[in-house]
Amino acid sequence: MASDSDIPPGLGDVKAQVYAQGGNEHEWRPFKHTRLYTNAFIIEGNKLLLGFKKRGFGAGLYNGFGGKVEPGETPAQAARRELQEEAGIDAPLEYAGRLFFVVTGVESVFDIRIYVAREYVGVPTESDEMRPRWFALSEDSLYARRLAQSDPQADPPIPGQVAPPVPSVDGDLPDIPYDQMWADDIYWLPHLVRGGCFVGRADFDEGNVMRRYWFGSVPHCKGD
Ligand SMILES: COc1nc(N)nc2c1ncn2[C@H]1C[C@H](O)[C@@H](COP(=O)(O)OP(=O)(O)OP(=O)(O)O)O1
Repeated sequence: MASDSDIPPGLGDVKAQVYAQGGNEHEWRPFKHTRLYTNAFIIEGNKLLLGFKKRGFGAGLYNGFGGKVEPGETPAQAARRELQEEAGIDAPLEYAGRLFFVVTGVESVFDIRIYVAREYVGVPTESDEMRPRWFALSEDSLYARRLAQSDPQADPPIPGQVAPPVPSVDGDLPDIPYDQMWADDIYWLPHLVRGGCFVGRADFDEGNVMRRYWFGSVPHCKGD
């Protein structure tokens, strides 16, 4: 278990086992304002649903579906609303983790609650913000082995193999497009797929460049 002093500022009072950390900055950046966000992922069998962001922050990247928690909402309510608005589906979302991002040029810090569901209702439908698309959840896809060959940092250790390996997927679905996703995603998405809970922080420069990062697994998923 990481000692309290190792947990990056912003993640609160959490007990976590660090499994990846690094970067070329040695201090965490100071921050003033935080803003609460959600991000939700749908897994169906050996497929993962992502959305291609068409506008706003993160445009041009694939991500889960989510956005700001509005006044009067709990994060869980916001996550379901955003999933409806952005992908046209409803799902029994379960809390999976918390991520904290300080990004150069963005005044508020992203304090993001991550959710996952393994079933859903409706038909994933393009919205003005997101274009849904299914990706393969094979072992190679999940751990981006091909990407890792050119980027050693891209294949981080994943804590305790909490589930059997993900079997190969049939069909022609593309691999998870880590090269078109936020740079932090490869550090926690495999953990989410395997049913683990996690916390993490990354300090970014503009252009999707992580300058310092820390990710840890937590034994129990606690969120609302
Ligand atoms: C910087 O690293 C990030 N990594 C990942 N994986 N996800 C991130 C990162 N920074 C932000 N996000 C997520 C958090 C949210 O789910 C979205 C951004 O939400 P958005 O700005 O689109 O919020 P909305 O309320 O939908 O925005 P509108 O006001 O445009 O409707 O990205």
